[in-house]
Amino acid sequence: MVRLAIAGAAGRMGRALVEAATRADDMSVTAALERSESPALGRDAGELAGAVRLGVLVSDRLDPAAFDVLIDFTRPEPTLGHLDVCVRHARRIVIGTTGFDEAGRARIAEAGRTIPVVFAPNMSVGVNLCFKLLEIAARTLGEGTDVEIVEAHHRHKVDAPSGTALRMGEVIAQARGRSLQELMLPPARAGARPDGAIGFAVVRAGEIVGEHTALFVGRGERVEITHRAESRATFAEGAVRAARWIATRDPGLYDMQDVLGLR
Ligand SMILES: NC(=O)C1=CN([C@@H]2O[C@H](COP(=O)(O)OP(=O)(O)OC[C@H]3O[C@@H](n4cnc5c(N)ncnc54)[C@H](O)[C@@H]3O)[C@@H](O)[C@H]2O)C=CC1
Ligand SMILES: O=C(O)C1=N[C@H](C(=O)O)C[C@H](O)C1
Repeated sequence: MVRLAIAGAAGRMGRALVEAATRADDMSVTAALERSESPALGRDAGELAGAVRLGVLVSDRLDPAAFDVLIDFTRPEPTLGHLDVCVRHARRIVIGTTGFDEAGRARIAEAGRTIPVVFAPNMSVGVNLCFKLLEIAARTLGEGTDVEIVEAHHRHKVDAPSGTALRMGEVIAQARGRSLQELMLPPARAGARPDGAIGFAVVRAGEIVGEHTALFVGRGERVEITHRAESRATFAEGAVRAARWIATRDPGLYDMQDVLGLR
């Protein structure tokens, strides 16, 4: 049995994660974490998620003795704090949080030298399949094709472009032998489009769960690769799968391509 701690247990993803974990026979939620001002502190994590009562109360203290794998979908700053606890106490971590700056990403990579870490901006099988399709599309269609990545999310999302959209851009840039920093156009821009650039467009509205389209627009034809998440269960089930996978791995920095055997 893998003992899971869920950080951000009262959040949109936290509740979906608790629910997904209670459906897995080999997982047990043994800790649920929230920020110290959260009104959810002291509540049963299972009931909060609309699942069965677990007897696990939401707490603002991460007890390293209480879990084997931490699943963290919060914000960059708290995630990095939880990561430090995992490093100090040799615990495993699955990070779904997005919006890290370069220094944050470097800290996660460094942690992967001593503990097993899965870090992925999107845990759904479908999006990870799309990353492979993008690689083929970018290589086949070449630099002469304009690329625009369009993403749409709920009105509460704080980071933009989404972590998934940025990863799509990285995959396409790498397939062209370049880095995303070299090719990325900012979401709001005026003027003619430079050749070979990768553009981003962002929609924030209502309760859209998460939609991503990469447009490859060439002369006389257009290829669109689209993923639409219809429920957060797809991300949560992916994260639980990642927790199961990482429970027996050596230290390293992994992503969902590793978990799904797509590397
Ligand atoms: N990798 C993936 O597949 C996915 C990633 N995400 C990412 O997950 C993150 C969370 O998304 P949502 O659940 O929609 O946000 P949310 O705002 O609903 O939930 C975040 C939760 O974290 C809690 N939190 C904040 N500081 C904390 C702390 N110090 N300790 C413990 N908990 C703390 C908040 O109180 C909140 O309940 C975002 O970065 C989002 O982009 C979201 C969906 C899928
Ligand atoms: O904040 C969200 O909701 C989501 N965030 C992730 C991202 O930034 O890519 C993944 C998913 O699209 C939902």
